[in-house]
Amino acid sequence: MSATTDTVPLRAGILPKVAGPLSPLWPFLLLLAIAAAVPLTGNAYWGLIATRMAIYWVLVTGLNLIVGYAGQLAIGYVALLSVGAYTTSVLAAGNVAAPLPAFAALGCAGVVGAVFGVIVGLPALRLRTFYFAMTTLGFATIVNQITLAWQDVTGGGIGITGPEMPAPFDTTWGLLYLCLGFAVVCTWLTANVARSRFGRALVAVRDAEVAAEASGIRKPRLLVLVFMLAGALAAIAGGLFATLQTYITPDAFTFDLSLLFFIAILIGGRGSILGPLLGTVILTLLPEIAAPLASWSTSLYAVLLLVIVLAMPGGIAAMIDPRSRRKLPANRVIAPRAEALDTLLGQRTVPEPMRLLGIVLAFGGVRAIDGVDLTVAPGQVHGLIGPNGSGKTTTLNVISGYYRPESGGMAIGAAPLPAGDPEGRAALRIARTFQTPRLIGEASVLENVMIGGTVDGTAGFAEALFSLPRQRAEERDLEARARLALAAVGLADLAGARADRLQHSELRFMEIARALMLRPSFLLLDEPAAGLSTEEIRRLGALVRAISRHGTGVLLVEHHADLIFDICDQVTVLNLGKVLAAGTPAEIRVHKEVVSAYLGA
Ligand SMILES: Nc1ncnc2c1ncn2[C@@H]1O[C@H](COP(=O)(O)OP(=O)(O)OP(=O)(O)O)[C@@H](O)[C@H]1O
Repeated sequence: MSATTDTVPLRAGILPKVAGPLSPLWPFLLLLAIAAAVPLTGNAYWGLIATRMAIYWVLVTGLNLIVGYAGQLAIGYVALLSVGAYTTSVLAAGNVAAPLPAFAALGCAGVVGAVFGVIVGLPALRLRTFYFAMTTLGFATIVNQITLAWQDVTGGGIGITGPEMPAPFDTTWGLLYLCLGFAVVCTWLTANVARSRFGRALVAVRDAEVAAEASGIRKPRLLVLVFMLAGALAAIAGGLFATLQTYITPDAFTFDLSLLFFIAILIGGRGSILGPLLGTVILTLLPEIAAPLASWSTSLYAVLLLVIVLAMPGGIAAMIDPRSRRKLPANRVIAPRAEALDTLLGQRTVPEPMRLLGIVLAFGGVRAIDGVDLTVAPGQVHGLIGPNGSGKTTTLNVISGYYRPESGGMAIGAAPLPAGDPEGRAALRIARTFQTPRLIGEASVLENVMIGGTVDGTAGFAEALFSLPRQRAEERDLEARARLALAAVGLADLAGARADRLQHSELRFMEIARALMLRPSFLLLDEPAAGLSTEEIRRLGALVRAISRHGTGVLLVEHHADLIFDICDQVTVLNLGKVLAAGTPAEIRVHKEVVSAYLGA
């Protein structure tokens, strides 16, 4: 089979652009203007607060990608602030080699932070939720103990002098502007990642891991890159923190501080840049405003967290997200436009048939599939039907690499289809939908669909970080293709809506649009008509036929017998994991055993 990577002519989307992570820009500019105007007050104390806020934000920008976007509970991030602060201070003080200039020491801290960021993050590849959170806390304790014990270098409990920045950054206001500069750059960098295919992939891994895998997203590589970036930014924040403090001891890196970073993102809201920024501002200002209650600050955080979780579960971001409030058109209908498929799927090399031979898979004592043979021909719709529990979804899961069969073989033409490796299926242009739609509720419909095209991205992480031309061009192409896919399935008008505001039937069509982004050679549909109205099922049938006419081989698992008999070229009937019958719809409709086991009289 040849992968269909031919480029197709794309036309620009007809709808307004969907908001990026920095839109609208004005709240960021307003906050920056306020912080930059602090020197006008002449109040050095407020200068200190504003500088601290900017430094915390530098750390939170990176951590936000981990916690807010990837959904990893990294609670002990103060450890990386500490690593950065000590690396910068030790190198600038010349405790291990000749003293380095402050900026060089800060650069080294960034590199050290990137390495430690990966070390802290690695457990996330195996551990989930609180188990991972515990490892980050453990790491924070280890770092704290090392800084205490390694007296020759770190000064132990007595501490070490922080680095001094060169002029003009050696004054209160100079340092403020330097930190604001870092904050702006970090905001820009992380927003670039967030709006790239890497950012969407992070959110997909968080909310719809199997759909992410089916789209070719490899979680380990993605997380390592992001942990590296977040580690570097946290360590740079640490270097700036040591400069601001002028003198650091292990006591400066408290658990409260770690909690502040984490809660800033939690109350800010997931998958947002502005929310966590506001969260950081609030949590930095809170102890100052409630100065008389300083000893209650931890309790204040806890109360605030409770209030926010109860009052606005989506955090500040959800509250200020206009997509949550904008009314969606009432009585909307899904009207697929098959002509959009001409541009989207284009002229492609027709793949060779996909064959399954003698596939066997048992779960414990249950033989879910027991010697299944199946051929999906390109340009045809192949129905896979059978009673509940007969092995239909398991067959799809074997084809899409989630399960490894115990015996039997799979091939596309003469090329064997390797068992396992669900992330590798996207590159082979095998796309699928799921029995229960897998969506990223907080992302727009357009972004959900764009995830389906992740595998076609060639621009690297660094190109995304700096928003280089190739990255921007790919994003434009991807967006144009996603709009075409949405037009093809009849959801063009909902591109900008949050996916969790869609109706069930719309989600089913959205999943098909996401699958179409692969320009699939084979499309596996798992009960796409479940929950659809009669008219929607009719439109779905026409859409599936149109897709197959463009050369795609469709494997359709369905319980709606009428749909199967209307649109399928071939039908295979499973019963208790075995093929009960296979043939044309006309043959199956009158097959005695099929009628008695499944169709009924
Ligand atoms: N992960 C699993 N662990 C254990 N048993 C499983 C697993 N997945 C499926 N099974 C079992 O394998 C058999 C086939 O299940 P499968 O979901 O493939 O059936 P199906 O034909 O898709 O059914 P339905 O129409 O209800 O979706 C069932 O007996 C089911 O209980």
